[in-house]
Amino acid sequence: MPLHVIKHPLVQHKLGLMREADISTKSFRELTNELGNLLTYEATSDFELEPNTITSWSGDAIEVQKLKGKKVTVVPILRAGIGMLDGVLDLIPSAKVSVVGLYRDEETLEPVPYFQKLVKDIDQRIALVIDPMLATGGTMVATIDMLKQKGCEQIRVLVLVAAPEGVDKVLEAHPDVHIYAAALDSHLNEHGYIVPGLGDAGDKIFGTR
Ligand SMILES: O=P(O)(O)OC[C@H]1O[C@H](OP(=O)(O)OP(=O)(O)O)[C@H](O)[C@@H]1O
Ligand SMILES: O=c1cc[nH]c(=O)[nH]1
Ligand SMILES: [Mg+2]
Repeated sequence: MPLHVIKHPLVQHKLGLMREADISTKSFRELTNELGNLLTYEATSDFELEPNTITSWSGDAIEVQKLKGKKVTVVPILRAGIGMLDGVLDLIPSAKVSVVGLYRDEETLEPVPYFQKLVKDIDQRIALVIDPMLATGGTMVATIDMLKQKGCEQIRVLVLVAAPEGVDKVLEAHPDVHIYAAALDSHLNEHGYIVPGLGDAGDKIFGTR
């Protein structure tokens, strides 16, 4: 099943802290990054290794393991995805960053693209798409469409909270994509917000509430 809900106690604890109504911008921002980090750890757990011979401290040649093959591009979806970026790059510091900007129209809930700056060799890289919220799924499907149009073939999605509606929409349009989430919540309300959810993640990360 391409949906991975991460049950690790640290993930569940940190997400619980984020659900407090009166959380500060500072705490919400810190926790978003920390969860970005932990989700990256999980989403890369099947990355392939290859043996590498090095000279150790004693002068002996020893075999160690190193990551094999594909490189990574991290794809934050503006704005809220930026909140997870440092946490991801802490674990994969050599990753290139491909930024996309989409906002969700408040009336229609349709995604409106407004920015795209992808790395040139995206067809050679595994993309880790980051956004705290997967609600209707419109934004994520549009982002994956953009990446695939540029030849990107291996795409993983990292979100803090997913709604069932969004998961279904992404996996229907892109069944090859794996989704890593800290929580699969109950449903969307009449305004397209996830319940129980986190509220507007972008506003909470940037303090624009
Ligand atoms: O699954 P969907 O129904 O498409 O909704 C999810 C999108 O909505 C939010 O962004 P928003 O439009 O609030 O933009 P922002 O990040 O600039 O706040 C969120 O960060 C996702 O990108
Ligand atoms: O619950 C939601 C839905 C969309 N965007 C958010 O920031 N939160
Ligand atoms: Mg927002």
